[in-house]
Amino acid sequence: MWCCRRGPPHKHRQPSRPGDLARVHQAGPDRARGRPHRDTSLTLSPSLPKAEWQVAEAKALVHTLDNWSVVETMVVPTKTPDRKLIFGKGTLEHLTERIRGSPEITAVFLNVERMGTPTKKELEAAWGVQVFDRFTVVLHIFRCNARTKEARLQVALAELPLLRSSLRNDTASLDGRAGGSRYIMGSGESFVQVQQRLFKEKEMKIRKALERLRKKRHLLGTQRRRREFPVISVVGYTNCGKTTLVKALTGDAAIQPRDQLFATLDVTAHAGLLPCHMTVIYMDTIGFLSQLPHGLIESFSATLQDVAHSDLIVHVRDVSHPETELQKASVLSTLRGLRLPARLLDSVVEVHNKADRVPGYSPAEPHALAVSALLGQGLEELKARLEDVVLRATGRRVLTLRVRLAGPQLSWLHREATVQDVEVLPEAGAADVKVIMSSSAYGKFRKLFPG
Ligand SMILES: Nc1nc2c(ncn2[C@@H]2O[C@H](COP(=O)(O)OP(=O)(O)OP(=O)(O)O)[C@@H](O)[C@H]2O)c(=O)[nH]1
Ligand SMILES: [Mg+2]
Repeated sequence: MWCCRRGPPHKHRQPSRPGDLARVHQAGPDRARGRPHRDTSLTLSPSLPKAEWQVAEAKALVHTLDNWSVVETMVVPTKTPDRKLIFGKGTLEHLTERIRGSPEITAVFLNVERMGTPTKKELEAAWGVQVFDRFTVVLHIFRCNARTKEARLQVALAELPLLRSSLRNDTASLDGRAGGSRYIMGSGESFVQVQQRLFKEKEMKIRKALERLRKKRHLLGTQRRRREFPVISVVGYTNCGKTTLVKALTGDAAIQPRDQLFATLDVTAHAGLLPCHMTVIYMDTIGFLSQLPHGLIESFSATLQDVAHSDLIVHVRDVSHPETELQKASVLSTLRGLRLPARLLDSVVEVHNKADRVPGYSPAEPHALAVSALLGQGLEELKARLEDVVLRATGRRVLTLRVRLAGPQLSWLHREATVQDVEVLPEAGAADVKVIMSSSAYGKFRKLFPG
C-alpha cells in the first residue's frame, strides 16, 4: 500500500519524540532528510488469514494521518512476529530493492502490533527510511487527538515503554562504544540507573494524577446515580458516528464530531430527554479498533470502566462500512473482555447508523434500528425504544399519585422523580400526579409521606 502525504503539517503535531511520526521530517535516516514537504510511505500488512480486514484497517489508520492517502496495497508474508527480522530473507530482499529503488518513499508503515527497537533499527538501516508499527501510528493519532488532561496523561503513560526501550537501545550502543556502563560523577549511579529512576518517578507522577482524576470522575458518577438519572453508554467501532448520535439525541451544540479515527478519547456525559420527559445521561465513549495495541488498551480501559456502571448500552454500527460485520464482532468481543454484568450485555440496543448512505437500507437483525444520526432520521423511534428499555432496566415505573397541594409532596416529586403530568382537583385541594420513579424513590416517598 502506498501512501502519499502532501500539505502543511498537522496543527496538533508536537515536537519530535521517539516514535513521533514528525521525526520523518526532522531526523529520519538518509533519504527522509531534505524532503520535508513530500512524504510518501509504503504500508506493509502481514498475510494473515484476515489480511483483507487488516489492510482495510491499516488504510483507515493511515488515512487518519493528516493528508496521507493510500495508493497501493501490499500484503507480504511474515515470520512469527517475535522474530527479530519480521520477514524471510527473500521477502526482505525484494522489499529492500523496491524501497531503495523508489526515491519517493520516505517512510514505511509496517502493520504489525509492535516492533522491537533492534528490528526497527535493522529495517531502517536496510531500507534507509523510517519504519513505524501499529503502536506508534495509533499512539500518534491518540497524541494528536488528546484534548483533556486525562487523555493526555493516558497517552503519556502509554508512550513510556516506547521511551524506555528507545533509551535502552541508545544507551546500549553508547555503552558499547565507551566499553561498559558509565557512572555519573559523585552520584554513585550509572547513566542508565539515573534514567530508569527518572522514568519510574515520571510514571508514578502520571499514575497519581490519573488516580486523582478518576476519583473525581467516580464521585461525579456517584452523584449522578444518587440523582437517579439513568445512564446510557454509547459504544461502537471508531468513526461509526457515536458522537454524532449523542449530539442528535441531546441537541448539545458543544459536541463536535469529526471524520477521524479516535476523534473521541474521553468518556463524556451529555444530558438528553426521552419522550416521557425523563432525563437520561448519554456517555460518549472512545471508539474500538480490532487489535488495538495492548499498551494502549491498558491505558484507556479505565475510561471504558464507566460503561460497566451504566444502565444500558447502545451499540452504534456504521452500516455503510464494507467491514461492518467484522467491526461488530470486534466490538462485541471487546465488550465481553470488559467483563460487564450479564444484564447489560443481554440488553444491548443495536443502532444501524449512516443508513442514509445505503439506499433502501433495512436491518437484517430483528431488533436493530436503522438511523441517520447526521440527518436526524429514525431518532424518534430510537428514543421510544430507549425509553422502553431504560424503564425496564432501571426498575422504573409510571405511577399516578394523589398528593395534597398544601404539602411538600409535589415539590418533592419534581425534585426526585420525573413528573409527566399534573391534574389539579381544586375541590379536594389535591392533584393527581403522573410520575416515573424507581422503586427506591417510591419507597422513600411512602416513608416520608405515609398514607
Ligand atoms: N452520512 C452520514 N455520516 C455520518 C452519520 N453519522 C456520523 N457521520 C459522519 O461520520 C464521521 C464520524 O462521526 P463521529 O460522530 O465523530 O464518529 P465517532 O464514532 O464518534 O468517532 P470516534 O470518536 O473517532 O470513534 C463524521 O464525519 C460524521 O459526520 C450518518 O448518519 N450519516
Ligand atoms: Mg467520537
